[in-house]
Amino acid sequence: KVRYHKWEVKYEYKSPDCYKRLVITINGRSPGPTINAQQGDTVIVELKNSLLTENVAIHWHGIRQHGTPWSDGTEGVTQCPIVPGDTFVYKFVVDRPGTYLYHAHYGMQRESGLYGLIRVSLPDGESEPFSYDYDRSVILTDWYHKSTYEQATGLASIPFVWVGEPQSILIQGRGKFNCSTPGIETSLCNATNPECSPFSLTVVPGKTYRLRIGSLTALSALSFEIEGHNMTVVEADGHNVEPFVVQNLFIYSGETYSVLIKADQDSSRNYWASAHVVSRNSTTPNGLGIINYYPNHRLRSPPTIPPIGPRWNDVAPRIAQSQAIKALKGYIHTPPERPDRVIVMLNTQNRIDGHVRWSVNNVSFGLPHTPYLVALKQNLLHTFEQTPPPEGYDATNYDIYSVAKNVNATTSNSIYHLKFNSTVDLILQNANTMTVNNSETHPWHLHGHDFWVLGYGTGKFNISIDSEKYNLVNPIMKNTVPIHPYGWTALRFRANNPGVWLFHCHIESHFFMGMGVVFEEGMEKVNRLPTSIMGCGETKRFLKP
Ligand SMILES: O=C1O[C@H]([C@@H](O)CO)C(O)=C1O
Repeated sequence: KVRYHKWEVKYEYKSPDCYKRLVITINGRSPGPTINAQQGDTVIVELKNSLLTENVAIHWHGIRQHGTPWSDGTEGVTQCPIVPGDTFVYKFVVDRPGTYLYHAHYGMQRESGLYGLIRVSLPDGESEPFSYDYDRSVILTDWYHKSTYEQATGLASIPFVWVGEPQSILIQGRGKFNCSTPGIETSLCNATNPECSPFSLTVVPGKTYRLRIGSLTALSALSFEIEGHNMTVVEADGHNVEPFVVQNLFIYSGETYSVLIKADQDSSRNYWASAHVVSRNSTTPNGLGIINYYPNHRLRSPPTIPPIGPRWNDVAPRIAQSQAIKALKGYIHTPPERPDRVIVMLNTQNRIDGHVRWSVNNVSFGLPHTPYLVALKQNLLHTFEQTPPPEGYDATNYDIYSVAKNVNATTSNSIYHLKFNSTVDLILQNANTMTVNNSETHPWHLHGHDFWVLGYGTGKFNISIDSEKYNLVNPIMKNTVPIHPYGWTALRFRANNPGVWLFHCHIESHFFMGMGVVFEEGMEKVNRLPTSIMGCGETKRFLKP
């Protein structure tokens, strides 16, 4: 079946957290419409850019784009930006059931509200390995009052201006900023605006709900919980999980989970749903929603104080939850036993030519003006740097626990060429930032593939010791995974998808500051490129005059 969508993307004044600012909408909505499809369907999205003065591109997060690398929606990698007034058609097959996302992939545009959910159901006659009565979903985001332009300009400036902590956490596009905050223009903030009434999920007592939770925060790692209710985790990034029960779910930007919740508590009242920032000493108040027990009023406040959430700097429970996620028996894809290549990626914050940047092995990434997909297909190799990026860093002499000078750090747009069908291990190694005693959490997202998560550890990765402890029995496959402070995360994937694929920190400002790399594989197998992805940089020459 073909699932056809016609979208118009534009700016509108909205008040998602009661404070009025410009929001990017799809057909008038933010979050945008949910794409519902069945495994094997073709999704077509005809996207009109009505942003007036801003380009756009949309990435289908978690969709592998087998045979359609030009539909990945990554500006600078797989396509030219869609200019104002233009219409671009995305067309791709959703080949697996599960919960996925979509969002802008141009500049830092995602955090202006251009995002939504993709829900892929099983083919007729097949059923999930878990049961529930109703299927619901929420997307968690964080929300700034400043425009992405102001933020991007600050990040690129000397002196550096950091974006700071977000003003609000939104649950399904709804939050509540305190309008009596000193200095807030009262005409811009209206606490009774219905646009910022809280998200409310109505449940029927006794029923079980599958709640699909996606995070597309710009910065924040979150802990999500529902007062008085346990959650059983059953799906992660489109893969069935060996079920485990949590009171709070840690979720990083770019991840999706399905949890089962039974409405088995006192039904005379409502309950809080709360999203709380962890891993940063944040000033952002918890995002609150309501779990509404039918037939109470959907917006009736629960009689209790909302849960405060776990301590922001308590890393151990976050690592424990990462390690608890295993593939469900009967749904295990066993990874190849050995890699053909191991790339170790040291994550650092550096100063380069006076700018604060993020780097992998002392190389900070910047997008080229000619998308790699076109450049590689048409042999325009002068459009990006050809010296290959490093395979690792000097682990014996690098202290990940101290502020390093990293005097050799540079910017580059060179890429990794992977042998088609080879098995590649990626070891993400965290380190200290430029602040003493500080190491951050980074969610890394791979386009075009799922990877096996082989293990997490604290400290400096040691290949001979740590690789012996990899989980090769039932590792979960994911497309987004955190590295914890001062820790490492080991991933394995098959380079079996012809095209060019970004691998990057899903924190909007960190990718903007260079935290990413690009992989190429099997370019010779890529079919003729649609000219609709061209028009910028040196791709112009392939368009008829
Ligand atoms: O990239 C970042 O910059 C700031 C800080 O390190 C410097 O202001 C921060 O918290 C980041 O995550």
